[in-house]
Amino acid sequence: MEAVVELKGLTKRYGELRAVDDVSLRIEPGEIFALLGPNGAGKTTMIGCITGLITGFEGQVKVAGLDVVDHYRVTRRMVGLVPQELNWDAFFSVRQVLEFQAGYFGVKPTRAEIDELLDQFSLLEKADANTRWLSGGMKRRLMICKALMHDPVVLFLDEPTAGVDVELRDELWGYVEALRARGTTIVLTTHYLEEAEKLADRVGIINRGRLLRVDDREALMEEFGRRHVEVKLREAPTAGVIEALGQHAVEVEGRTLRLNYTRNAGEEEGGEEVDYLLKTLVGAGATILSVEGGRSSLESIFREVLHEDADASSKGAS
Ligand SMILES: Nc1ncnc2c1ncn2[C@@H]1O[C@H](COP(=O)(O)OP(=O)(O)OP(=O)(O)O)[C@@H](O)[C@H]1O
Repeated sequence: MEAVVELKGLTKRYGELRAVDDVSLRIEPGEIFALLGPNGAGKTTMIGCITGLITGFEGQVKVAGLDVVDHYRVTRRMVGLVPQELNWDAFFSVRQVLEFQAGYFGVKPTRAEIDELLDQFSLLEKADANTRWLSGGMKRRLMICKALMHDPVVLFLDEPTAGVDVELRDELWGYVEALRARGTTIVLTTHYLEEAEKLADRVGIINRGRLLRVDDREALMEEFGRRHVEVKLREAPTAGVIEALGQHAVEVEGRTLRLNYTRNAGEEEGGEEVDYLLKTLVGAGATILSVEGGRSSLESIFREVLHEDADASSKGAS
């Protein structure tokens, strides 16, 4: 099947900086692809090269099989972009914003078609309201409607939930899932592993312009589904306690024990291992002062991926 987006050796330089560095990637029809990377990784630049906002790159970018440089007008119409910042004039009504956008792409939706789109995003009753009076969530939904006006084959969402509260984030995730159900191919950029975990079929990890990994979400989550639990005791554990913990990889530092474990596929938490640790400690008569748990942060995942990358390149060089 033809890829919706295909990058071959995409490189974008700003002076000495390679904001995107030799990236090759295929986005398949109907998938949600998350581009995961820290600030300045090159996500927005990469999207800009695909959506026609950024030119002067090396390598090849195709949308639906067409080169975005040679077929600029056609490919620009096939992509929709929801940028990070609000992008309309605050004096217009919701309907006017959409009509202007349609005009920009030379499409002439009927009033009923605009109403239908607004209805899908629960904005119909605000159709004639000034955009200034929309809530934050409504504004973000209007941005998505705007990007959908010309019926793109692929929709790019640049950090759709940056800086929004948990409730609004969940709401936006719901809309993204609804779009996928309609069959829209979606590429989203995010800092948050959780967002990629929740929404994406596949995840690409980008850092310093380089695409370090591309994996199915499940494979990535399995590999990085690491958790830890830290137990603080009143007294340092005795040799007997440490022996009882046996095979379990428990790190002991003074009165603190740390167990690193991998979340099993399909399980929410560690289950057995944490249970075993705590029961063993209690069984050995240790007094537990506190128990804290967490999972590998995105930062630690990046460190790990970067480490692997550095190891691989040093081996390649030797
Ligand atoms: N027009 C420009 N001129 C010079 N450097 C730029 C320009 N645009 C981006 N950069 C640099 O390119 C790198 C990648 O930036 P980009 O905005 O693509 O990252 P990002 O992953 O989208 O980051 P964020 O998550 O913060 O939005 C950064 O170092 C940035 O400073």
